[in-house]
Amino acid sequence: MAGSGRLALRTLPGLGWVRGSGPAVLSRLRDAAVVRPGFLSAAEEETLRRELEPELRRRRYEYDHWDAAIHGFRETEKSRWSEASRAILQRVQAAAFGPGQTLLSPVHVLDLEPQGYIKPHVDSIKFCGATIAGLSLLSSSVMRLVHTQEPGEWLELLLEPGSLYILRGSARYDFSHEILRDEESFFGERRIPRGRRISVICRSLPEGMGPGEPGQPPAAC
Ligand SMILES: O=C(O)CCC(=O)C(=O)O
Ligand SMILES: [Fe+2]
Ligand SMILES: [Mn+2]
Repeated sequence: MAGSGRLALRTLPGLGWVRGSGPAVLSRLRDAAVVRPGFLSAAEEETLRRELEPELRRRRYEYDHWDAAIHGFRETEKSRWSEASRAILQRVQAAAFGPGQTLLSPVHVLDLEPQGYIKPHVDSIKFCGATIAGLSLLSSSVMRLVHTQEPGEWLELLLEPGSLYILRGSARYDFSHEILRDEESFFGERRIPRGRRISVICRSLPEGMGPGEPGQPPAAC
């Protein structure tokens, strides 16, 4: 699947590397699976990393259950941010979410060790709405999307440090997403070695579920 490498294209200057199983899926998900390389300046990346590091370091990496989606990770749900980080998160909100979308608060921070990876899954539709937006820090990785009904339909996103990815609509609901483990971490022919990766993930609330309304979701999806 991943090795068939038929298409690799950077759709427009400033847009990220996306590969797909064919031109139809690439064009259909053009606005639904988006990568913005260099979304963060080096200084912004450093701001986030320095703020997150002490909180993450207090936790242990989890390997746990055979059926868990994420392996070799530690995570936190963070609601208190420095002013500099809040400004970054506001840029994410403006870039990825519509004015009518309420964000799930707190923000999910995930730290994958170099051997850590995320198995294919679809985020819970009960607790998370139509849009997922993630910043990547430290290490590049490959995110693969596979159609849940048509496994021959897939897309791969190259997530470089400082990039922002956005999954919305069909890319979020009809495709699973995963982060490839180091041994499988290729973008076409190109080897993408996996180091430690930190992601900062913002999600919208399911439609009709405002903060403070009954049935408020748990912090994590
Ligand atoms: O690390 C990421 O960017 C994605 C994490 C993820 O898929 C999840 O927590 O559901
Ligand atoms: Fe997810
Ligand atoms: Mn999750």
